[in-house]
Amino acid sequence: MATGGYRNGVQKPPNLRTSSSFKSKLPSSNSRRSTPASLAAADSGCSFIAKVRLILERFGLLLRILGGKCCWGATWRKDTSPVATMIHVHIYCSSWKWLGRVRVAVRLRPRNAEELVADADFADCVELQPELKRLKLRKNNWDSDTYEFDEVLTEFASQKRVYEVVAKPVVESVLDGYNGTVMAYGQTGTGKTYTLGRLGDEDTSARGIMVRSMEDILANISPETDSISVSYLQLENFEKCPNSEVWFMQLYMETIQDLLNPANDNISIVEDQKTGDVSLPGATILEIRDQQSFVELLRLGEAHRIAANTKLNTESSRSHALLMVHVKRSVPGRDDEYPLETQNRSSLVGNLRPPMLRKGKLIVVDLAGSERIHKSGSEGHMLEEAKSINLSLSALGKCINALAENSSHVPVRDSKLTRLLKDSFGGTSRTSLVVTIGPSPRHRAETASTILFGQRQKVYENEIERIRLEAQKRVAEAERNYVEVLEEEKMKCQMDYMESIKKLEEKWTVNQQKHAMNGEVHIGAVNEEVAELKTMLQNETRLRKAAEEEIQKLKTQLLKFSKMEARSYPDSGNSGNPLLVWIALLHLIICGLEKEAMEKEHQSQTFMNKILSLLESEDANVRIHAVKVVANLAAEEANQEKIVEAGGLTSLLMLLRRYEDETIRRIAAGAIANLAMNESNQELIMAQGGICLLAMTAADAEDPQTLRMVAGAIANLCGNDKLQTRLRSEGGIKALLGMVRCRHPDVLSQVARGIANFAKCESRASSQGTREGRSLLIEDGALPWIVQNANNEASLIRRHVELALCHLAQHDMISGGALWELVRISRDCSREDIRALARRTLASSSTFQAEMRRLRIEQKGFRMPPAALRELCHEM
Ligand SMILES: Nc1ncnc2c1ncn2[C@@H]1O[C@H](COP(=O)(O)OP(=O)(O)OP(=O)(O)O)[C@@H](O)[C@H]1O
Repeated sequence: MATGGYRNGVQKPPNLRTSSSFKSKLPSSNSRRSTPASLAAADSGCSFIAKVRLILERFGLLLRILGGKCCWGATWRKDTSPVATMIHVHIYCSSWKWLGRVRVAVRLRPRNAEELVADADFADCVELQPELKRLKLRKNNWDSDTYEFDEVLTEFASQKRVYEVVAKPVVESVLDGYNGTVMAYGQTGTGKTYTLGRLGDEDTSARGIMVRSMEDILANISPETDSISVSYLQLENFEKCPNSEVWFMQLYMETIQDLLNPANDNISIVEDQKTGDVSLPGATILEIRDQQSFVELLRLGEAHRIAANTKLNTESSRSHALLMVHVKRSVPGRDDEYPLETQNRSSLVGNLRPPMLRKGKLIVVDLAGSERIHKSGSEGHMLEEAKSINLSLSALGKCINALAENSSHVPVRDSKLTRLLKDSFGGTSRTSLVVTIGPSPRHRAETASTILFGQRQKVYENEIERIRLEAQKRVAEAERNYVEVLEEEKMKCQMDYMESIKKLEEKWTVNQQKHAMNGEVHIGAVNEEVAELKTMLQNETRLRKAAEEEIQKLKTQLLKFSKMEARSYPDSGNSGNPLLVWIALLHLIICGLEKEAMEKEHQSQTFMNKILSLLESEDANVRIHAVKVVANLAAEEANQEKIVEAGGLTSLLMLLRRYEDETIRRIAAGAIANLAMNESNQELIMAQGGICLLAMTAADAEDPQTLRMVAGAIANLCGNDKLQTRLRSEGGIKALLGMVRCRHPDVLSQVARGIANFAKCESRASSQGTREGRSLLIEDGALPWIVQNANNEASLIRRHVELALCHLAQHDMISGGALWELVRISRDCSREDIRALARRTLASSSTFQAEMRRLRIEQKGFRMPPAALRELCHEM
């Protein structure tokens, strides 16, 4: 996320740097009402959008814009979607250490059998650094975004460890008489139930948080004096059709169902006004005596959950399951827990003090699948369903956010889920959230939207842009109509004016003729006549001015009248919408947006210039930070043009030339690699002598990560057809091949990619007839490495090399020595397109065909022994 700030190299979303900016982005239930205070807040520096939003709310205009397609109400509501809120929570929570009342961990599920096959050639979409409590979300070959969590649990984390870091502190506080909540949140199939609900019947090490919590609680209570009771509930959103004839009138209901007695599906929540305790009259509460009875109860609840969901034709991932454990313990109290008069007595008296009753409640929540909430962008029926399902998650997100901010007010009223959790959110209670994610690169988007705030921000910006364009179109239309009316009015005025002038002229001519006929040249009379005409003309001009002013006045009055009408019918939908109010508001919005965009553009240009100037700073630390920021910006395509325009590419190349620090050199090379993804930048890099600088760095750098970046940059340049000859003549291929001395797989993979890119261009040039003769790659000695690595065990390297080989062989650029590898690739390569390319290559070359006939190579089952392969390569 290029806009993100750095803290020790770790990104944080820009608007989450401080809690106040976070607050301003997260709409609380209060902020949606336009109180005088919030208006004042809007006036004192909130964004333009916030101001317009408040204006709209003030007018009560949650109405459709003109044609009714886009609705401001929906747009603003989007901001409060659970995605937004939950993501805010993740990132926000992740940017703080133990937040007192909330702790957030992320857990990665191992690849499942299907992913092991389907994603065999691809890396996971995330990379975890558990010791640094960091998670890297891959963006591309070069770059990733890094996030911090309170705990990062890899695919190898045992259930025991997960329990210890996520739930144990909460269970301990429950045993001390406090309330606590443990929740799991993530996409379906990422392991929420595995983390919370595994029973571990056959393998005790697989027991999940629920079973382990109960074990800990049972081990710490005394059966004679203490008690444990349990309820197991499901919070379901289901579709209800109150009137079967009116088929579209579905309602989505939030209901609480007893999983220990499923017939009981309308449980209400009661809150003790004095103590604030939440209770659920009617819910089954069972005493737990031992672990076995608890496991049986969980089994029963799970069976009922499955049955209930099957009956309603829903999936488990659509409901939230809540296990509530009430613990009552009788313990000797601490001194400060007794009335003052008994506190200072002797220890003998102290021993006679009655025991204290400690009541704690643990709630374990298996939340609905997070992909449900991502569907809130869908339309119609799905949108309604998603909105309803989202309600509780959205409300939950807001509450967790309030807890994370240590806010005195936690907005629990908004949903049943949060009302249920109310007394576990207050005061001293603790909350632990485990975010479960899957490794598959195919689900990167889902995973990203779970952990990546910028993604949502982008969607939000796109939405604003879409609405802006739509609004602009409609305003233009309305303006056209308005201009037509005005034009007519103006024409009428002009006609009247011309008419008057014409009349005056006629009168003048008649008078002239009259005087001429009379033969009397009476100067005095003529002068009088002229003066009269002048006055008449002046009067006409005044009248015209007055008429124009009148039109203007009428227009203003019409606007005022329309506004008043809008106030009188705030909820009247399309019928009560005066066009002019909309036009005025939309004008306001567009002007504001344009102004904001221009300001932003200006700010970003200033920022860019400033950052680039810091690359020259005398302070090495400043230089390092500046180059990090530039590299980070260069990762976003949208920024690349600005960087190059502002001279950033030249500065980065200068940093390579003026080598002084490995970190700077590594990061600068990474930034150049990112810029080198763009074709026009590739030419600039070459023009500014970039290949020589990269080759120089390739020759003397030792750090594999620096070499990876340099190899990546050259590999990108290798993919440009126009630069082939120059790249080779300036030592690009030799530099690439020289880097294989570092055996790091990341470096080798970039080298292989560069070779494949170059071979592809050569092959293309040959087939287009733009070049002839031996391959430049082979002339520079790439072949032995290619053949050696055609069967490299790292799939990414292998795939690139296989591709290179096929391209080179296609045009007989190498002799029959490639035959064995091509035969193998045509059979064994995991990618169908490369297999097909190899088959085509073999079939289309008469040399290969003849060689195959001579060696009697069958179509199937041939495998060249490595020794023979080396020998053959040597022969070539
Ligand atoms: N950490 C893990 N180690 C091994 N297997 C796992 C792990 N996490 C999940 N799995 C397996 O992945 C599959 C899906 O897990 P699970 O049912 O817990 O996902 P879920 O998020 O609860 O899905 P849903 O929302 O649909 O209920 C299961 O087969 C489970 O055994």
